[in-house]
Amino acid sequence: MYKKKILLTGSGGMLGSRVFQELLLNPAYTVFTVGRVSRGENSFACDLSDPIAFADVLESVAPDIVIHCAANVNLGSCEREKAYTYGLHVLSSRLIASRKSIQRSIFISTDSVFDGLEGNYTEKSAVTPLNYYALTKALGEECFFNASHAALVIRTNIIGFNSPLNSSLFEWAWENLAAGKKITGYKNVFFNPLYVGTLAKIIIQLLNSSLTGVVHTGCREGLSKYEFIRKIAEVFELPLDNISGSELDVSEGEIRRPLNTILATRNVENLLGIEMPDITAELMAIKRDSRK
Ligand SMILES: NC(=O)C1=CN([C@@H]2O[C@H](COP(=O)(O)OP(=O)(O)OC[C@H]3O[C@@H](n4cnc5c(N)ncnc54)[C@H](OP(=O)(O)O)[C@@H]3O)[C@@H](O)[C@H]2O)C=CC1
Ligand SMILES: Cc1cn([C@H]2C[C@H](O)[C@@H](COP(=O)(O)OP(=O)(O)O[C@H]3O[C@@H](C)C(=O)[C@@H](O)[C@H]3O)O2)c(=O)[nH]c1=O
Repeated sequence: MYKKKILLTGSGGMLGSRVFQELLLNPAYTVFTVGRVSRGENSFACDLSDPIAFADVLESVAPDIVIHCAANVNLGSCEREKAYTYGLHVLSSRLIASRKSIQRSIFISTDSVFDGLEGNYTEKSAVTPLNYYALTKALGEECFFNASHAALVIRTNIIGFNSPLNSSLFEWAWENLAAGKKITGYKNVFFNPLYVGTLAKIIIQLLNSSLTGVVHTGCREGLSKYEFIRKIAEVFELPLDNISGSELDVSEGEIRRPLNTILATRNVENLLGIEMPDITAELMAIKRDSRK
């Protein structure tokens, strides 16, 4: 039986590593990965910001399916290293989207493509990126909207352990609270993140669907980042007293950030016949999986 070849980018990352685990469970696929370093068999070392090098990898693997998780998630670095970030988010996407032999692709995008003035964004809402990370992710999306094959863009916000630099919001809050340090949580920034373990399973379901275009994912309820940090403390039994409320001042700092990026998830729920989990369930799943 012919096994479909899947190429996964970002397989060493917080989300990609979970998608990789899910793909390995499926005997119908031969899984190839690409990252800045090779991770063994069927794994290619390539800087995806270099289109010539990435084109070579696509030629060698000749994938039937591509799941594109790789990104530069350090917003400051995106502002400072624009050419690199453009190559990584846009040129790599253009190569995947224009490759005729690919049958199906998924691009992981972000809730940050919106300006955060309204919240509750649907798939029909217009994108209005505020910073270079968000702009290049939105341009990456465009490539997939114009793809020559069945492409799907998944917008999301994610939480979990094991981001390469241990710098995700969840890890930052958890580590500080576990070390007994005081932190402030933004009361004016709202989102509805999903645990990467949950999203990885949803990605596989969407991969096997015929859906194209764009779909939003997220936990059931939106909450402020202050409320989110308090939920971490509750679930992981860490001191609540070390958390105080603050306001993100959008007029300060080199990077403009959106305030309310809550994504409406009705479409994905209807399509897959599921109800998105609430944030407590997601944090409990992180806690459970981190003990394994
Ligand atoms: N983290 C977040 O808060 C959010 C993330 N997203 C999106 O989710 C996706 C996954 O993010 P997340 O898992 O957190 O990211 P991570 O930083 O954890 O992982 C990103 C991966 O991308 C790969 N990568 C980075 N730069 C390059 C490069 N130049 N060439 C090749 N590979 C590269 C890295 O692989 P290697 O180390 O092997 O080079 C790394 O494993 C991204 O598309 C991101 O935009 C969306 C919303 C929120
Ligand atoms: C939320 C928050 C952050 N911080 C500090 C610490 C934290 O590491 C830093 C950045 O916060 P955040 O991670 O929430 O912000 P940010 O880097 O804007 O996160 C973004 O990341 C990219 C990759 C995405 O795709 C977006 O959707 C979005 O989640 O600000 C606080 O001090 N208090 C807070 O309440």
